[in-house]
Amino acid sequence: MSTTRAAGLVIYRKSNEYIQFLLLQTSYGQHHWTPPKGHVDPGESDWVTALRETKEEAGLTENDLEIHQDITKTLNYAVNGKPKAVVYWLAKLKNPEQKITLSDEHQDLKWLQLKEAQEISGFEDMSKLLEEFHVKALKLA
Ligand SMILES: Nc1ncnc2c1ncn2[C@@H]1O[C@H](COP(=O)(O)OP(=O)(O)OP(=O)(O)OP(=O)(O)OC[C@H]2O[C@@H](n3cnc4c(N)ncnc43)[C@H](O)[C@@H]2O)[C@@H](O)[C@H]1O
Repeated sequence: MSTTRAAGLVIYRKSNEYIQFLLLQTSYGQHHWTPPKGHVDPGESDWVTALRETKEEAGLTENDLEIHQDITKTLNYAVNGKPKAVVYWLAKLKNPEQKITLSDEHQDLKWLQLKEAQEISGFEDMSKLLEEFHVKALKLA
């Protein structure tokens, strides 16, 4: 069975010395919370997908972000019985005050510190990813 690929960015900002992660709530399905990401189009690289989806879903361009290309992790899980692989890169929002512009695919957004981000994202592997990225972000911020 072929694997569905998706790619996105785990975006953080520094606010009052704390690291906060950006999570978006889907306007469909179970209204789950996720970093900006989406399906890789045919012929598209994971990297280009991550940038395109971040622009579409959060209104942020590559210029707004410091993307840590060497800090990346792939989550593998099944959606409706079909394997899915989602590659994420860690990215810092340069201007912590910058406004996030949602698309129709999402109905809400939150900037959350590690614990709350882990709780709201609701999956063990995402929780681990956030923990690992948090350690890196603390060193970089
Ligand atoms: N139920 C629905 N009703 C109507 N339209 C829908 C729909 N689902 C998708 N769409 C359409 O698909 C488009 C999304 O396309 P894209 O924006 O291109 O793709 P995506 O973010 O990868 O989509 P999705 O939200 O489905 O992915 P996720 O893996 O987080 O989530 C997929 C599933 O995996 C679960 N999941 C997420 N992370 C997981 C993890 N780490 N482990 C296990 N399960 C996880 C989620 O809870 C969710 O159930 C939307 O425009 C929408 O129109």
